[in-house]
Amino acid sequence: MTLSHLSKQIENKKSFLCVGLDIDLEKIPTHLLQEEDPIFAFSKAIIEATHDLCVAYKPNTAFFEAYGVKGWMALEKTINYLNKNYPDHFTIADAKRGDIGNTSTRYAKAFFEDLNFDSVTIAPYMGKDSVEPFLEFEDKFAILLALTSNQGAFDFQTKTVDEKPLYQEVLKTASQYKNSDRLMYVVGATKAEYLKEIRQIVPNSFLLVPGVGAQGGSLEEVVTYGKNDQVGLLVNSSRSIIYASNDTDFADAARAKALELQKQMAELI
Ligand SMILES: O=C(O)c1cc(=O)[nH]c(=O)n1[C@@H]1O[C@H](COP(=O)(O)O)[C@@H](O)[C@H]1O
Repeated sequence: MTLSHLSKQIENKKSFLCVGLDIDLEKIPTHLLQEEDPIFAFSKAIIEATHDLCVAYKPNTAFFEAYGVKGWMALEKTINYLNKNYPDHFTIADAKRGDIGNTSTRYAKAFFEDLNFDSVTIAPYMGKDSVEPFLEFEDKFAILLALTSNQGAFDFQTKTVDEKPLYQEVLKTASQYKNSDRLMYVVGATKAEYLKEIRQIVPNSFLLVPGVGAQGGSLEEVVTYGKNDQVGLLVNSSRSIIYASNDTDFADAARAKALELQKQMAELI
């Protein structure tokens, strides 16, 4: 997908919502456990209930990998279902990969060629040669962790290196990588106040902002500090939407929660 297509979807839908597919068999409604593939049955129902309200889906691969081959097959079915039925939605494989160059190339092929995701999340710790292989694919994007939503972000990301916080160094350095126009960055909604200075470093990049909902981030603050002229934000919420109910009404409850967020977004942009 191109960035202009993604921005157009945001404009048309008045939504920059990304629905996170963090599917846990212990949390989904028990009646679905009788299905042949409960993970895919759940993700399909969530997609059907929310697709007109969001512009992106983010399956977190950990939740699929946890179930071994069956989980990976459910991930494949989910991305195939999205690509076939909702090709205008931006898809994110939340896999947080990154390794020496030749290994990163294999990861990139796995997510961009075999599974045909639009993007994959990656960790910046191993630097340029671990990131650039992901940037070689046309109309595909690597989403680099900059300032994450969790408490552990303060262990390294905010520590001073060369007189500035490490996450700022990540943003500045990565912006110089080859094909850096194919980079997006993760900034946690729980750290919305940092978005002001982050926007000075990467004014035009898309930011994936998780942490609204279960982690308590403020959508309003994210928009105040993080929005650019094209909106430039994808705000993810997973548990607050997909587990809004664990009964037979789970899809309606997920839709209601997604609609609530979409309405707030429409007002804020
Ligand atoms: O890369 C991510 O998506 C991510 C980065 C981050 O800093 N914080 C964060 O929560 N995430 C992911 O975003 C999702 C948040 O889920 P909820 O807290 O349930 O909305 C999970 O899949 C996390 O792995």
